[in-house]
Order: sequence, then structure tokens, then C-alpha cells
Amino acid sequence: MTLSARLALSRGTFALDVEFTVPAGSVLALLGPNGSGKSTVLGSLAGLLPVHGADVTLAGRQLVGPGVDLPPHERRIGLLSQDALLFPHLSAVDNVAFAPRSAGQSRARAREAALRWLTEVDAAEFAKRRPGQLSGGQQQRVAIARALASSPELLLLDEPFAALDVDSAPAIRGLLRRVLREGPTTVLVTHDPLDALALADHVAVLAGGRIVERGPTREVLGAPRTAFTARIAGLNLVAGVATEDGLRTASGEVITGLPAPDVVVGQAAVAVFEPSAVSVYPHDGEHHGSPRNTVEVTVAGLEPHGPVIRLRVAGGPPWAAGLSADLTPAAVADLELEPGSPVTLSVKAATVAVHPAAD
Ligand SMILES: Nc1ncnc2c1ncn2[C@@H]1O[C@H](COP(=O)(O)OP(=O)(O)OP(=O)(O)O)[C@@H](O)[C@H]1O
Repeated sequence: MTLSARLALSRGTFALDVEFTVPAGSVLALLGPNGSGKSTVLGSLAGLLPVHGADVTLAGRQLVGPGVDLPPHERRIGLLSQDALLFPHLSAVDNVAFAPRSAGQSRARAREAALRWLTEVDAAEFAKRRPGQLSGGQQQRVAIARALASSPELLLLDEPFAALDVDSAPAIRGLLRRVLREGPTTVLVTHDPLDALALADHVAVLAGGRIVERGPTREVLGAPRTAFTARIAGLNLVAGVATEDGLRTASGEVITGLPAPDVVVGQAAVAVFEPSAVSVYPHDGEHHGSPRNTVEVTVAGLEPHGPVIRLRVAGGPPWAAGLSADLTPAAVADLELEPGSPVTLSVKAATVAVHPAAD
């Protein structure tokens, strides 16, 4: 079910011109600033926007090309947006059964398939409720089941967690991660680097209608090459293998943190923390108290970063390369920091989020 797309179109003064391939069964995250064209890409793939000079093939079928422009319902594409957009007058199970019914399945078989999908997304208990009787998170589960019940060859996810509260978003993210493992080829639009890290094999960063960075998710977000990616990724990220309470890096150091519920011990994981969560001490300084990760490094550089000074490190073990810490100008003065100063970095375990890395 490989997706191969070349899209060109204009919307007023905005021009989109992109080309990308999403290998069968994998997830591509589209990142980019507001107005960079992410939704336009999804709309073009779904057949909701006219495109010119475009060529889109999905699983070898031409969706758009010379003389071809399949209507949306013939593209075998599922779309999930930030709002669940369920039919308000239908129960959860009837919402999910709608797609198989439309595809010509009998009422009984469509209902059976719908119940299977509702079970898959842990929503079977809501089967008989209407959307108005469900929370936002529960509605989104039903919407995921509905999108998958249509057996799409391509799934388009448009900010699927944006409308959810902070309590339900991680559970839905975990759920999507699970269903996408065996799921269809997927294009995900998100503003959140954690979504990309948790779900996407590859990312493409859009700016002004063009792809400016692309590659495996961790490579792109771990080593940003544009200001946008550096800002959205504005995070320290250490890759390794999940342990009970954090992860172990390739060179054997242990990073202690707070594993997300879907982290599996022994599998690839990333520890993510803000530069502002990193405290800086002289080598012989005191840094006791709550559980912390500490590492001895050397100051590579100090540069203004908004109201704070961003310290970048050199030296230390391999995983510490490129870490950054934000300090107040007063702290930089008090510690007499300058390039070459030896320092100890300390990161409270409670500020380190450990997430599964994309498979
Ligand atoms: N109906 C329209 N007519 C003309 N221009 C449009 C229309 N819709 C969007 N645009 C323009 O197309 C460009 C890309 O918009 P798009 O919604 O794809 O960006 P986006 O990356 O999804 O942004 P956001 O993150 O804010 O959702 C923008 O410059 C926008 O102004």
C-alpha cells in the first residue's frame, strides 16, 4: 500500500509543490509552521482540493494523474481530524458500521465488524451510546474505529489529539500507536514533536509549501537542520532501550525518567526533556535531593535564547553530546561560565518523559 505523491497547486498566493513516498504500512508525520501547507497536502490526497500537475498512486492504483482524478469515495482513504465528526443521530456502533455498510456489506456483517473495531479501540462498552453521551476522548476512539472499519489503504490523521484534554491525549496516542503498528499506510499532521516521535517512522517538515527536511523521525528531530525544526524539537532527546524507570543508552548510561504507559521494557525508547529542566553546577557542586540524572560535561557555547542563556555542551559521554540547558544571565555570571568551563548537568527524573520510539 505504498503511497507515492507529487502535488502541485496554488491557493491564492500560496503555492504547494511537494513530492514524497510513504512505504506500505509506515507512518509519515508532516510538521511545519502555521500556513506551511500541511492541511493542503491532506486535502489534496483526500481528493477535496483540485490539484494540477499532480501524480498520486496508492498501492499501485493511480488516484490522480494524466486524465485521472478519482472522487474521494473511490480513493480508499480514511480521514481522522481533530474533531471526531461522528453522526450525532447514530449510536457509536452504527457510526462505525456506516463505512462497511456503504461498501455493500450486510447489516449483520457490518455490525460485527464495527463491534470488532470498537473492541480494538477499547470502546465496546459505549457501542449503544450516541456521540452526545460520550466524552471527547471516547468520541475520538469511536472515530478511530470508524476510520479503520472502512479498511482504508491510506489513513490521514489531521491533528488527532489537538482537541483532546491533556488527560485523554496520551491514552489516545497510545491507542493509535497500537493500531497503526499493523495498520494502513498513514500520513499524520501534527504540531507536537511527541506525536511524531511516538507514531511516525519518518517526518517531512514543510515550510512555504515545500519540504525542507525529511528523514527518519529521530534523526530529523534529534538533529534539526532548520530553525523551525530546532524550535519545535526545542528539546533534549536521548535515545536508548527502555528500562523499568527510564532507559539505557547505547553506551550503557542509565537515564531515569517517567515512562509513558505504553513504554515496553527492552524496546527502543527516547528520553525527552526541556533545556529549562537542566540545572548546571560546578563539578564539585551540591546537587542532592530528588532523584536526578547527572553528567559531567564541558561548556561548548553560550548564546542568548529569548530571556535566558542557552548553554550547549561538549565532552562527556556520547549521549550528552549536543544537550542544552537554559540558565538565567545571573546564573551564568555567578557560575563564571564560559566556553571550556567544566560543569555538571543535573536533570530531575520527574522532568524526563520517556516515550516509545517509533518502530
Ligand atoms: N481556501 C483558501 N483559499 C486561499 N488560500 C488558502 C485557502 N486555505 C488555505 N489557504 C492558504 O494556503 C496556505 C496553506 O494553508 P494550510 O491550511 O495548508 O496550512 P497548514 O500548514 O495546515 O497550517 P495550520 O498549521 O495553521 O493548520 C496558507 O497560506 C493559507 O493562507
